[in-house]
Amino acid sequence: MPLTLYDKIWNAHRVHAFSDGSTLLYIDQHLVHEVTTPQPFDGLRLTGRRVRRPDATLGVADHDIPTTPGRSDDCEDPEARVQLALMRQNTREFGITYFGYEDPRQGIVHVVGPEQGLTQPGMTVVCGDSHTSTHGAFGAYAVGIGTSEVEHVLATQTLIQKRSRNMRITCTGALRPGVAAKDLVLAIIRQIGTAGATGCVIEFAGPAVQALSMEGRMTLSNMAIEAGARAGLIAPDETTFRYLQGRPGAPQVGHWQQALVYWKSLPSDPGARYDAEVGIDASQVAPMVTWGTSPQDVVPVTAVVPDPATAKDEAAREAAAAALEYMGLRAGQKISDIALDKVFIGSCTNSRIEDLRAVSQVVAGRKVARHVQALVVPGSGWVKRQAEREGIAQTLIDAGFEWREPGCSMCIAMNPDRLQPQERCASTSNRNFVGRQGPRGRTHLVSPAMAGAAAIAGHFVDVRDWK
Ligand SMILES: CC(C)[C@H](C(=O)O)[C@@H](O)C(=O)O
Ligand code: SF4
Repeated sequence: MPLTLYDKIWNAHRVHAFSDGSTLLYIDQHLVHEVTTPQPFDGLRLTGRRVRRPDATLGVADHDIPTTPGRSDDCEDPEARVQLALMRQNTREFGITYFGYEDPRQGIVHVVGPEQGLTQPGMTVVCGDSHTSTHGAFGAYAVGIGTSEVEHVLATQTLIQKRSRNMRITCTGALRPGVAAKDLVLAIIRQIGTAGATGCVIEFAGPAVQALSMEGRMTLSNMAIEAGARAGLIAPDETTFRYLQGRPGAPQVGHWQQALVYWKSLPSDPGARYDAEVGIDASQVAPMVTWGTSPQDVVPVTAVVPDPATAKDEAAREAAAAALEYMGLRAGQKISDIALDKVFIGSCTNSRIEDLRAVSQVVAGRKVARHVQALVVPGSGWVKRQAEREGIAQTLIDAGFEWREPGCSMCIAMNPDRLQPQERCASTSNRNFVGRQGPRGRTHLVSPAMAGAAAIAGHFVDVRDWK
C-alpha cells in the first residue's frame, strides 16, 4: 500500500500498539525550555528516575529571558527568574546540554534545533511547546506535548500518541515578488480556518512549497498548529539536505550517505491516500495583514477591514464585532490606513537569517517613522552573528531599529518586551490572540518585509509597491 511521509515515520517509530488504538512511539529528539519543564523534572526527582537519553535532549532559555543587551537570568519578574534558575539547575543535575543566555548558540528552541542540525528528516521530535510543528519542515514528525508528556519522554524516550488523519495542502503556482511564506500560510488559514486541520497532520506539497528555502518552509510548518493541525510536514529534498550538511548535529562524513539513502525513501509514495485534500494557488496570494484576534481574521493588504455583518453566522458576527472593538478598528477602514505604534520582527515564525535579510532590503537607507518603536530580535545567537557579519544589523540599526539579543521577546508577554494597553503592533509572530503581546495590546500578523515597510511608513503599506 502506498504510504504518506507521516505514515512512514509513524511506522518506523512504533514501539507498541495498545488495545485502545493508541501507540507508543519512540522519540528521537526532545527539546526543552524553561516554561514547561519545572514540573517534569520535579516529577523525575520524586520518583527517583533519571533522563533516559540526555544525549537526545537539549535545553534552551527563550520565553522568559530578557532581550536587552547585557541581560542575565537575574530578571525582575520573580516567576521568570525562578524558571530560568530551575532550567539551569535541572539540566545540570540531569546531564542535559543547556544553552543559557551566555551561550552563543542560545535562541528560540524552534530556531536552534534545526540550526544545530538536531532536527532531521524521518525523526520524531517533541517539545513542550505548540510550535514544535516548525520542525516538520524537515520531513520530521514534530509535535508539541503537554507537561506530563514531557516527563514521560524525559523518563522513557517514548510518547503515547493517537494516529491523526492525513491532510495534504497542495500549493500550486509560484509566489509573486514581495509575497512570502508567511503570506501563503496566512492565506491557507484564511481559507480553511483555525479549526480547518483539526485531527490532521498536514503535508504541505506542491511547487510553491518545493520552491521555498528551509526558512520559508519552517514558517509554513510553524503555523500549521494555527490551522488546528497536530503537525505540518514537508517532504525532504535537496534543499533540506543542503541545509543540514555540515551542521553540528547532522550525520557526519561516513554516516551522511547512509542518512541520505534513508531520507530519500521518506517522501509520500505516488498514489498515497489522504483523508483530506486542500488546494491553493500561490500566484494569487497577496501580502496579508490580520485585522482581528485570531490568525484566520486576515485579509490582503489591499483590502478593507471586513464588516462583521457579512460573517457567515451569528457566532462569527459576534466574534468579528468583538474583535474589531478590541482592535480599535472600524469596518470598511482601509488596511493601509492603520497606523502603528510598534513593530516587532522576531519569533520562531520569522526570525531567521532570510527574514532579517528581507527586512534589511526593505528598510536600507530609510528611517523608522518617528512615532514607531521598532524591534528586531534575532531567533538565535547564530542568526544574530550572521546578520552582523552580513551588515544587516548595521543597516537595521542605521534605520532606527533596536537590535536585541535572541529570545521569544514580544511574541508572548512573558518577558519585559510587551505592548502597553491599546498599543498597536505589526508583528512577524504567529498569534494575535487577545493580550498575547501584553494586556489589551493589539497585534497584526504580517511577513517580515511587510513589517519592515510598515515600520518606515508608520502604517501598513503594500510591499509590492515599495520602491
Ligand atoms: C509557553 C509555551 C508553552 C507556548 C506554546 O505552547 O506554544 C508558547 O510558546 C506560545 O507560543 O504560546
Ligand atoms: S517565539 Fe513565540 S510562538 Fe515561538 S516558542 Fe516563543 S512564544 Fe512560542
